[in-house]
Amino acid sequence: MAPTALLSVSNKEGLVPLAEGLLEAGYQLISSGGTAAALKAAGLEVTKVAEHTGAPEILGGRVKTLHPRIHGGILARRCEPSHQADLEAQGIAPIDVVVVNLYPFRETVANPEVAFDTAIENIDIGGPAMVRAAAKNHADVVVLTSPSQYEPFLECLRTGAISAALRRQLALEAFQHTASYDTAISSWLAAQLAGAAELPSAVAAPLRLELPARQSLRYGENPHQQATWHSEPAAGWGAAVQLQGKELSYNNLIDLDAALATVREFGYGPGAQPAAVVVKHTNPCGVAIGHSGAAALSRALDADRLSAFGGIVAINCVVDLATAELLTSLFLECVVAPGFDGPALERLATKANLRLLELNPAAIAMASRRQLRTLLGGVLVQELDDQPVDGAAWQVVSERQPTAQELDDLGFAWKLARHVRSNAITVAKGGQSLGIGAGQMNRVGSARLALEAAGDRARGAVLASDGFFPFDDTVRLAAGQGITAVIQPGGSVRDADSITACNALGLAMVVTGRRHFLH
Ligand SMILES: NC(=O)c1ncn([C@@H]2O[C@H](COP(=O)(O)O)[C@@H](O)[C@H]2O)c1NC=O
Repeated sequence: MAPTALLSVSNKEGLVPLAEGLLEAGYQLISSGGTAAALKAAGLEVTKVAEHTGAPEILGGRVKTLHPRIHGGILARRCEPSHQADLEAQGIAPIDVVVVNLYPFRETVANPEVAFDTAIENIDIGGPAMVRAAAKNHADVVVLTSPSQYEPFLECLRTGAISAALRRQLALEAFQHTASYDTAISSWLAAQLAGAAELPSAVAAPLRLELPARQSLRYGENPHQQATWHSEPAAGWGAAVQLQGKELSYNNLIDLDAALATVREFGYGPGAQPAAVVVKHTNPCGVAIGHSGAAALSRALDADRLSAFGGIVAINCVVDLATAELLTSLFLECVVAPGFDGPALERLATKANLRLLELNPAAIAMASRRQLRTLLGGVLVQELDDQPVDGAAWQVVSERQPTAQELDDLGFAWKLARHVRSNAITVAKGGQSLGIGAGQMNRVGSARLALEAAGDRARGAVLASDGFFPFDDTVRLAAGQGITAVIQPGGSVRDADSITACNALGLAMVVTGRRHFLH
């Protein structure tokens, strides 16, 4: 009996040459409706599945190949006498090669306007059943799931090199293919159920991630740690284009992400108030707005020149020559911006190692708002803390009202505080950070660092705290250094102590009612 190949493909690319190769090698072909039509149109001999099974395709194609004559033919073990006896008793012919690619579900739901029912109809049922059956019985059956496998397979067929190892490798690829297909369906359905929110609230669905490897990294946080970067291909950092510079490192990416999140507080791309951020070890060390990108960058660098050395920079507008000149005036690791103009690129090329990344605002908007963090043996998932600051909910709790200038400064300092590791204290004035205290185990410790960095510049500046003041020590310290207004979430059992201190020392205090820890 001639060996049999079953072909049932949505993507007809490469189908005809594959079928010709199979026919040349002596196979007879069976195909579902559309595939058989394509083969007949090419003048090739093929039997329709419906003729082979004696059962017509029904339910508009929902049932085509789901039949014992198909699945018996694929799943029967050749070395198992009882299986062979079953085939004989039922008059079922074995199927030796299965070529299937699935309904284009991912492509269908990539269109955000797609109707729910259209997406559902594009969930392939019979295809995965055949792929899984063939992969399970790879000891006797070859399974092909992608046109890219056809040519190498034909080469092996011609040379008689279809080994057990090859069949096993193809089975692995087949199971990876169906697993990834099911992940796409369940992720889409979870998003539909959750409405706009990406996180199912009450009943958390199991987390399934399908992120292609974007690039292997030289190493992880340290040279003895291996690392790779996985990313959605067209969203967020996956869409970033590296225009020049050394290979990106693991730490560069983490710092770039922190810098980008901070600069986005001021908008990103056309129409945004120009802003620049310098990050070191995930914390901003200089942040400023300005009338131009160059002005903002110059002020961000001035905020803390010592820390800026070797920094990671994010700018929220197109980098021009003036900005590029500042960027080349000191050693920096990376720069991300929505764009770089020609003269800027020419100037930046003089610093060949400096990594330049162009990331457009549309790609940022497409990125998931889920934030993942690993624990030993598990993952924590939360929404990003990226909602715009809502000043309407703020309350002045001190006797003195903040001036309009102080209110502006408090808004600026507050925007930064959530991008600094807790306990976070920021000191700012006139749209420029002056001192940032990060990651201390007590709040007043972070305040000391921020005020020390600000030095004399703290006089007349404001101070923000990402969490409430547990004691009045931070307010007293701040007042002693010349801070005139503070902003904090409020909610401590000792809030009254801090408010009393503000009143006694003439400070204005605003409470936001919202905490912004960053761990
Ligand atoms: N329902 C079935 O029995 C069934 N059998 C095969 N398919 C799919 O139908 C497609 C091929 O259809 P056609 O040959 O009619 O163009 C393939 O993507 C294949 O995976 C099916 N479709 C959906 O489940």
